[in-house]
Amino acid sequence: MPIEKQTFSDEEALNLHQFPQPGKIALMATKPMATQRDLALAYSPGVAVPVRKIAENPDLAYDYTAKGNMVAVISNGTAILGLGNLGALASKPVMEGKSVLFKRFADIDSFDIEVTTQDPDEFITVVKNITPAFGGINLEDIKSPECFIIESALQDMADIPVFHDDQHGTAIIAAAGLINALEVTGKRFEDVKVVLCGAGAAGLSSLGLIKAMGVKPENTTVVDIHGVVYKGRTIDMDQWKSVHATDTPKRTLAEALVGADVFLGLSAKGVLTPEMVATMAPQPIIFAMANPDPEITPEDVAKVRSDAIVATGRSDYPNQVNNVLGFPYIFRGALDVRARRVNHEMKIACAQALAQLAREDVPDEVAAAYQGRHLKFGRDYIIPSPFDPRLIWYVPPFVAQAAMDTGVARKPIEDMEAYRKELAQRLDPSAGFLQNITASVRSRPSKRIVFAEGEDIRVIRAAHAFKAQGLGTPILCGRESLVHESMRKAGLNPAEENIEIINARLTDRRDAYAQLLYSRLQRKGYLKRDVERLINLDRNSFAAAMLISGHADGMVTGLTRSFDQAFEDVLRVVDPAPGGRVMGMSIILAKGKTVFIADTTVAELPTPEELGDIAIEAAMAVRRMGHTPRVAFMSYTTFGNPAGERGERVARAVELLEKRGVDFEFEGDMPPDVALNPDTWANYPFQRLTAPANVLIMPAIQSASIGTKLIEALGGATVVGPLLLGLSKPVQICQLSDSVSKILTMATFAAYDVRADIGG
Ligand SMILES: NC(=O)C1=CN([C@@H]2O[C@H](COP(=O)(O)OP(=O)(O)OC[C@H]3O[C@@H](n4cnc5c(N)ncnc54)[C@H](OP(=O)(O)O)[C@@H]3O)[C@@H](O)[C@H]2O)C=CC1
Ligand SMILES: CC(=O)C(=O)O
Ligand SMILES: [Mg+2]
Repeated sequence: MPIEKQTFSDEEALNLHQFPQPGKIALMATKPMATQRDLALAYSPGVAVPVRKIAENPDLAYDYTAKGNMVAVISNGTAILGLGNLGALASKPVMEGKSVLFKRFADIDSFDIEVTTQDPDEFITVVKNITPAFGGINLEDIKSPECFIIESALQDMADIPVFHDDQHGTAIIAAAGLINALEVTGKRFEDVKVVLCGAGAAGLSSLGLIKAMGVKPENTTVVDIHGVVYKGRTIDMDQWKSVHATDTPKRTLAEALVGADVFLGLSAKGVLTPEMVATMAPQPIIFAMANPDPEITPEDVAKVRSDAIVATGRSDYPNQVNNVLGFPYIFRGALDVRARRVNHEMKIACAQALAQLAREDVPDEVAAAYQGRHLKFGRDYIIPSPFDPRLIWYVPPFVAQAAMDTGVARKPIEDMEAYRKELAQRLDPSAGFLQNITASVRSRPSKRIVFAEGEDIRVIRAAHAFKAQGLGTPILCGRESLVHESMRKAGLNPAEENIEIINARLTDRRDAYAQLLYSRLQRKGYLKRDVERLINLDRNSFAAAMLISGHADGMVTGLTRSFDQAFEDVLRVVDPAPGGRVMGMSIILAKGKTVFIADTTVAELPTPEELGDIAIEAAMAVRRMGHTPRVAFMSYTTFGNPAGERGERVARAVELLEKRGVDFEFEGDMPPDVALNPDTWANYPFQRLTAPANVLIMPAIQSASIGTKLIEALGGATVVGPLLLGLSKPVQICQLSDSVSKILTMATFAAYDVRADIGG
């Protein structure tokens, strides 16, 4: 049942948080501050103009500042996930994470604010006084019962939404999941017996919402750390728990669960046992939502029940009931109508929208969000995946409409259809690029990828992740004892890894590989003993021999030897694809754009004819990756101006390509600013690109490599590759300093095989 088990070590989690710069967020300016005039307008004296306007009319802050799209994620760290009260500072990684999720899933800008007080009044004072800066306040990981007091006091004072995510975000998603779980099992809100475990922020709010949706109070039992919350109990009671106390002789979770239809877990790891699950009603619904570890794992439920619907808060099991599905879209809808608060109707609208989306057909183009699985509404799919790209345009309109209908919207949306379209365009399409490639590989995880440098720790980690993520079968080349030693250093247990290790000196395939190589190289100055030495001693030759013998489907190398050396080793063994152009292509993912650059690795100074070959090979790969290629031949000149030998070379490449009758758009000679910016095209009415170019063919390796590395070094863009294209078998060569995740990406591309559908 698991779709992607946890595949990282503690060290990897720390590395992600530490490198390349500490933390997960940074600020991006939306206005240039490049000239004296910019400074005068944006800062003193220009800034005085909006200051006066806002002083006269506070609503204008939405027009002249970032307020309207800015949410504060605020915590005091008293209930960090299910980890308990670890203090304000320790909560910062979670709060930064929530801020990133706001941006990633709903294009909402967000700051995290950690407040070091556990006194509700003091906390309220701090937050109350900073609300003017924001369009909404997301309170997070504040323990109950203080969170109830804090939220309601702040909402009374503020004229923007104050939303305690752990209460309402969770309640909304749990309700959405429950709507669908009931549908699948043919049960009804009015009839089901519900046991809530965890009488805290998330639990009590979730129970409140599902009661409002029809669950009968007498059919509910609340259990906290002391057992059942029954009428008359005196230990650790408060007004929020008392509301849900029931008249019952039951005192323990085990007693409460006998015959129950629904278990809502918002408490702590491992609280629910298989024995208890065994006593639940037929078709039990188990939402084990504690983070990071659920009350029970789906595997443990499966041991005792085959008729259960199980959801957890985690992304590595089906049915992730996690508030990440809610807060981005609730706030998106609320901000877009400048709502004064998030009310009950908006929450129900959000829950219903989510439930409804899960029942809709999952179109093929969305399947990537589901790791290529074609999901259908049912037991293992009661709630959309957080990566479902439809969420951004599907859910917020329901929230916004509910805000408008209930009179809390300051600025109603006039054209809902136009709003939906605007939402659909809001997200960075490049964010899904790598995910789509990964999903495609995972949907057919049959490829065996040989890692030539199997003794290297980074390689071992990447191979481990490749296997654990269900991307295919890794094979490590190396001496078993050294591979095992590196595995142990990487915190992995060799006995459990179950990864094939192949030692060139010991394998009985040695002679066959040597013979194969000899037949290729005997007329290129190699003696039999030379190729035997290559097979014995050179990992790249050995791994490449595996590849061409059909003992592997793809190869990854480059971590211990320079690119040129590794490339030479590989070329000795692997042929170019028939008609293929062996070259490097880098992929730049930046600010909503995906741009492919070639040739970044092989041809020093391509001839005009070769530039055409590079364009054809690149266009083919780009198409295979799901993009329509629009090729621009790069030059410092623009259509012959200024005249010069280098520019003419590029113009000649365009001329020659015209004669080859290719089926993609191309144009040149032009510099990148012209290729990427249609505003410049007015001066060149004859130019033929129909939209900004996405494939840039560089005139020489110098400009290709320098340009790509400059973009990477400046930051703000993700650079993938360079990918090696044009070989008859997929080989990817990493850079010496590549990180584990980069190696994993290269292995994924080796398995994806950019030429797969093209042949060769
Ligand atoms: N999946 C999701 O989207 C979300 C999941 N959660 C998870 O829900 C849990 C609670 O979070 P939250 O409500 O914010 O925190 P709170 O601190 O407000 O509530 C936690 C509650 O769980 C109770 N509890 C702890 N251990 C046990 C136990 N062994 N048996 C029964 N009850 C227990 C606590 O009791 P006491 O106070 O007496 O210790 C408290 O009432 C966390 O694990 C959190 O990660 C929260 C929000 C969203
Ligand atoms: C998901 C979340 O907000 C929590 O576990 O606290
Ligand atoms: Mg939380």
